Amino acid sequence: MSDNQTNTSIDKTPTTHFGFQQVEKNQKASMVANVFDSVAAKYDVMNDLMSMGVHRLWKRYTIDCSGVRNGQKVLDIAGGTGDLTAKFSRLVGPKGRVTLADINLSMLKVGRDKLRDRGLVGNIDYVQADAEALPFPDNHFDVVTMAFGLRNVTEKQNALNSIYRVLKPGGRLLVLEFSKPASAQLSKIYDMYSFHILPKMGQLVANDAESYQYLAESIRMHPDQETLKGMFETAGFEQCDYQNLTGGIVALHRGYKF
Ligand SMILES: C[S@@+](CC[C@H](N)C(=O)[O-])C[C@H]1O[C@@H](n2cnc3c(N)ncnc32)[C@H](O)[C@@H]1O
Repeated sequence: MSDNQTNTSIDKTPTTHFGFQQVEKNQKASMVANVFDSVAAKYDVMNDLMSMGVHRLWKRYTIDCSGVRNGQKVLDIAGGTGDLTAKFSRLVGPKGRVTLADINLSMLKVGRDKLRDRGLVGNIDYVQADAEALPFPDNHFDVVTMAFGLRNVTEKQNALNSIYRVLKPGGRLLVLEFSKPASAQLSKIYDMYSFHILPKMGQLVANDAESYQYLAESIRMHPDQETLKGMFETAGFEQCDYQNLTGGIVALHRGYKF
């Protein structure tokens, strides 16, 4: 199925996917909100457990590829508990600004508390925002990042268009997201892990198997590397490329606005 995997059912109600379920488009955002309300408090612990800490390396690599410099303006959309924001805050320094934006207040609050506890104050703004309709001026940010957020968005192309609008000419977008493993063998092992072990881990640690079942399903429904690259180009991004990380389990897509 192509991206946005949007269908129209017989009664013409526009539908989309929520994991493997087909749901009415206008229901998806609140279903995603329930997932992140439920996992917010245990989100960081689960990330470390599920990825055996490897998500830190994926995020470190994203920072390295971002080219963020002192004094710049950065938007970390779907920033959740703020792992990228924390690193950007140090990189942009007191003359720069980082906006940690997320649609979900529970995730934003966990992120804000964590960053304040680490003494990261003064150059971070916290904004509740939908990636599909960003409440920022045109040509505003030097760099936008979105880590593990895009697959949860109802209309992914709208989000990419909106990000394009708020980037300055010369600015870049980096999307770090689960993707399609490059080898069939890795896919098999990964499926086994995702559908058999992950929900059990979610049940044990966060008392919530369903959200982690959604996680596994939403990854399978996300556009593959080439499809997402095409969506970047449709939004207007140039010099688009991607790099597979951990055999394509995750991909880092990059595009520039000129
Ligand atoms: C898996 S978490 C990723 C958090 C963080 N970026 C990280 O890498 O740890 C996905 C985040 O996307 C947010 N999200 C989902 N839909 C969104 C939307 N339409 N606009 C903005 N954020 C959204 C969720 O609330 C959640 O915090």
